[in-house]
Amino acid sequence: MTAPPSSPTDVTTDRRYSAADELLRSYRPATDRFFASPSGTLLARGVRAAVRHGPEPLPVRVRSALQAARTDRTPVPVAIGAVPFHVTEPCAVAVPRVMYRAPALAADPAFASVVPPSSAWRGRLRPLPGPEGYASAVEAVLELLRSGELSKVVLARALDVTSDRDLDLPGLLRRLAVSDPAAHVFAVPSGGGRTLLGASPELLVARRGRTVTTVLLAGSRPRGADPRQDAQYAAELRTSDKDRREHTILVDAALEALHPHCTHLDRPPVPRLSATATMWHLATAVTGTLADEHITALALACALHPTPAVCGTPTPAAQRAIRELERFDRGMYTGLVGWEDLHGDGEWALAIRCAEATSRTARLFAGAGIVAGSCPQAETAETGAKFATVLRALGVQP
Ligand SMILES: C=C(O[C@H]1C=CC=C(C(=O)O)[C@@H]1O)C(=O)O
Repeated sequence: MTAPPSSPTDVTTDRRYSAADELLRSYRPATDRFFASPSGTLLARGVRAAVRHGPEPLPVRVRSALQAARTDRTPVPVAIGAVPFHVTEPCAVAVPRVMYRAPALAADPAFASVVPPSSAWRGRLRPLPGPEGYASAVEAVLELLRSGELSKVVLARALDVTSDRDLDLPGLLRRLAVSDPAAHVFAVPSGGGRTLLGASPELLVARRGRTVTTVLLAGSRPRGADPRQDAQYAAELRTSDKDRREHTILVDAALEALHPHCTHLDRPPVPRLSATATMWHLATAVTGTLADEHITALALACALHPTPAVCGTPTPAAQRAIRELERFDRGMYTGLVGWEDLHGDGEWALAIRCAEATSRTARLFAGAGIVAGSCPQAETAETGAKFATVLRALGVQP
């Protein structure tokens, strides 16, 4: 295994690197930040400027860190990391000391040729809450929806995994990437000795110059156990009125949030089906032309966040319902993970299909959008299927 060249005195924040798989192989937990998407692969090492916590808006604080890190050798530094669901809480974003870049993992012939087997896992699982507790929380959301105050709430649950042996985080990251090569695959230190790892199918914002893109996912089914069942689930999703309503709420909210920032917005008239290794989703990609060329990727992400893909509609009432009905702190889950540079270009994905891991523990998260007509048992099964993204990579048979 060849590690990318770096030394403790290295202060370069922009090195060209060609092999995406080599970046994945070089990932070291605790010191590194890894982010791979269909448009490229980043491996960041060390911290040159951390984004400070404070009263200023997050995009302003990230920009200050980027400006502080600018040097003659690195005229366009990049900040990379994760932002919690509550964006005013401390974030885990930093400008690294060294940044390696490569094209997309899927474009590297070496990628996926070496898949470390997950050794037989031994340990304990503790759901938070259990399936019955989650189903009754969904009932409580349905009751709130009947009051007419809300039209959608995304309700989540967690699953604590405790392993008898140390977790192999680089192996977990590789298995996530191999299972979902089209996803946004990430591993970033998220504070308190934890690492946030996952494979998110949902791009909240990509900004390149004046072009902004968001890929909106809402409405889901698990993948089937065989091709016939898989096709049946996909067909069910395509024709489900409840899922189409759940999806429309998200698209309408995103268009409303982007409208003031764009001279032009393009959206397909109907959602398409999009697949991950574990889930089918209804997906709509929206592209816009920015009116203000100075608005950054993160400022756009904050204008959209929290979308009805992770929170609900209307936002304040959905946030209240989440606070009252979920029994854990979301932390980074359903926040943002990604990068942005000093020009304001960047990619921020939703931190979903993820876990926060320590040496022997991982807290997995999964949520589902609840609208009128949702069935508590089906939403419980959907969140169970969403856990499988990380569970399979951990080698846990649920
Ligand atoms: C909140 C999650 O998924 C969101 C993203 C896509 C589809 C979703 C749904 O159909 O409910 C969720 O809104 C999660 O995976 O934890």
